[in-house]
Amino acid sequence: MAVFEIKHPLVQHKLGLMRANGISTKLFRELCSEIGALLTYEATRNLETEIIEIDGWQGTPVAIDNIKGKKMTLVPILRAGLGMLSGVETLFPNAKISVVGLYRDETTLEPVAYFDKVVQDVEQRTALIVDPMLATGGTLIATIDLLKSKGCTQIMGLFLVAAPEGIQKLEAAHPDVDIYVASVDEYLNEQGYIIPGLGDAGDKIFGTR
Ligand SMILES: O=P(O)(O)OC[C@H]1O[C@H](OP(=O)(O)OP(=O)(O)O)[C@H](O)[C@@H]1O
Ligand SMILES: O=c1cc[nH]c(=O)[nH]1
Ligand SMILES: [Mg+2]
Repeated sequence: MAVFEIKHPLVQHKLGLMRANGISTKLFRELCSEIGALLTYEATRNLETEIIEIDGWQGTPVAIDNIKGKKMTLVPILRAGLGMLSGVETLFPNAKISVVGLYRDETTLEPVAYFDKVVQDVEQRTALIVDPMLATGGTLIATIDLLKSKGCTQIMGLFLVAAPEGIQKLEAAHPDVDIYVASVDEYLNEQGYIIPGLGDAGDKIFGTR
């Protein structure tokens, strides 16, 4: 398993702005989406391409690069994943989307699954999981378990902030899954919040705090 912490100045600047106390819903949402797009750009830089021939503007054949082989499915984890999805979608406007819904029980911190609509041919696609927070890792591991149970074998994840504890748990459960994060933060507090983190990302994106 590889953890790619994207140190690009645009990513780091935008993430820094998201950490401010009292940030507006509008700004938090915008930044979440923008970093989602930037992480997607990094996560897809090694996609294989092949040369194909098309008719060019003069009506004569022209060779172009085309993304090869397996296609993607974007997997936003409800709710907070929707905040990043809008940015991720800008780079994959035609991607099929597999929505999964899980929330973390506030007392036990265990994930509770309540929805899934995974594309039928998921076994032929690379799944790109999208969620702003990787805390204990429980939600991510349950999502990967679900995708693998449906035959998916190629899985990557995009997160704004990850806790070392969650990364360690992921490595033990699913060492084949690479993740791209804007920051690996310091630790999880007793309530399961990432420190310094962003607070409750879902509440900030949806204005429910
Ligand atoms: O790594 P974990 O400890 O499992 O925690 C991470 C999960 O917690 C948050 O969702 P939350 O449960 O707050 O649901 P929401 O998106 O509906 O707010 C976050 O968006 C992740 O899905
Ligand atoms: O810090 C955290 C941990 C889990 N979920 C969040 O939204 N924030
Ligand atoms: Mg939440």
